[in-house]
Amino acid sequence: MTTATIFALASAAGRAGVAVYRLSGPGAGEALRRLSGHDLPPPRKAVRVRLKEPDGSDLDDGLALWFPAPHSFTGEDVVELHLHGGRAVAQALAGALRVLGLRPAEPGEFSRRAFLNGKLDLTRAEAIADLVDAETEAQRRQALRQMDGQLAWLTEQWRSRLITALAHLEAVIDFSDEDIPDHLLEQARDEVTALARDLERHLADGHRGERLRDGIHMAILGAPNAGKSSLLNRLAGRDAAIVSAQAGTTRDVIEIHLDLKGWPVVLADTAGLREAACEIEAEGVRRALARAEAADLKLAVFGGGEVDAATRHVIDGATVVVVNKLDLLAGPPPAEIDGRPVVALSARTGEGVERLLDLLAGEVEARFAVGTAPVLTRARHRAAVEDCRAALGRFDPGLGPELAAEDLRLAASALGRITGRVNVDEVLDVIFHEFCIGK
Ligand SMILES: Nc1nc2c(ncn2[C@@H]2O[C@H](COP(=O)(O)OP(=O)(O)OP(=O)(O)O)[C@@H](O)[C@H]2O)c(=O)[nH]1
Ligand SMILES: [K+]
Ligand SMILES: [Mg+2]
Repeated sequence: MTTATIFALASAAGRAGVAVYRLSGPGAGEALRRLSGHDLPPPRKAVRVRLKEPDGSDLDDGLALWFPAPHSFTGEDVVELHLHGGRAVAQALAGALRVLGLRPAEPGEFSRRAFLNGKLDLTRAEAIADLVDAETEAQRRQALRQMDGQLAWLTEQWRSRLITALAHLEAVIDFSDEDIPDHLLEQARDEVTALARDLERHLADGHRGERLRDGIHMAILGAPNAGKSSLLNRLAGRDAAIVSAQAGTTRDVIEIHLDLKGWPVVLADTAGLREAACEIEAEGVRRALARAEAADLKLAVFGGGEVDAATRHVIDGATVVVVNKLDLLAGPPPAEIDGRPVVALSARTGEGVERLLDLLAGEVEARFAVGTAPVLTRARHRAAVEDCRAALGRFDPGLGPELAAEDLRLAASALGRITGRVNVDEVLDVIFHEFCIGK
């Protein structure tokens, strides 16, 4: 049993008006008594405290809250300290807590304890991490839905349907020597078919949940000097990529994160597409094409009046066509290229860029704001649902009710991994280590 009492800064590090520290474990109450020189305050009430170092010298003045187990975030005794935010205070407090036998928390250790103490299922623990990391509206809303239990609820629903089917099968197994009641087998079969169809529907969500969590990938493609890097910088609002009049400036893929009207986007600038002049540039072009392949949306950029074959080649249904250098065009820009409407703009002056943003947001909405909100937000969830579906695919009562029951048990256990209901030691490390310290 782990009984270490841990502590961490729960708010962001650095200078701040207030910093929140969290202590959790059996020694949390005693640590507060020792630091404050007073008895524990009433539960869940903020009280003013003057904290002292173990040698009696002043440490800081602040607020303390006492959350006795099990009514705390971790389910253990928890103390929250609101002190002045600064490095010296943080160091003094850490020093004092170490002397009192506490140790700094590892990344995600508070949430891990909360999970182990039954305060959170895994999907809700993940949702907390996602909410903290959320950079856009769409990510925030998705994390909140998961925190409210959308995925946990659905998973439990599926599991209980499986358990029902399993009960029908087990009834058949009990009957084995007598007349096999066909209707029970039929019922189990129907339940499994309906459930498999439901899983299928959620698996066919276009990976929207994962995409929203990680960012929707867009790649800028075009001939050298079309102004791809200039456009990336314009959209980023900073000089993220080198721009020059020399063709073949960009070689590596350069990524920026963008909040596109509430949607999280990872936008990639790439090397200009052409017959490469050297090995390095050839590698750049290879990477550009790989990015094009993997992107959710592509921006095909043409510089001025030139419509080159290599760029035309990447245009498909998931491409927004851009004619750049509008400020240099003598005549009107083409209305369309290869059947796709054209957004004409100038990365230099900014003209037309707002229209491009509107169009991109529209494309994202058409792809991501469709149907019901996705519930699978991580590859881990998808893998578990796929395993469940595979087990259901093997399900065949014709091969005997015992084998069929085993497939249902495997299917239920795959689902149990999502919320952490089933033994999941090996996944815990992976999940909680991506958390930051203090969560
Ligand atoms: N007049 C004008 N010049 C532009 C515009 N956009 C880019 N340029 C110029 O075009 C040249 C090439 O721009 P880059 O952004 O480096 O082009 P690129 O497509 O990234 O080029 P590579 O990385 O070499 O493939 C630079 O001299 C830019 O200043 C524009 O809208 N108007
Ligand atoms: K260039
Ligand atoms: Mg470039």
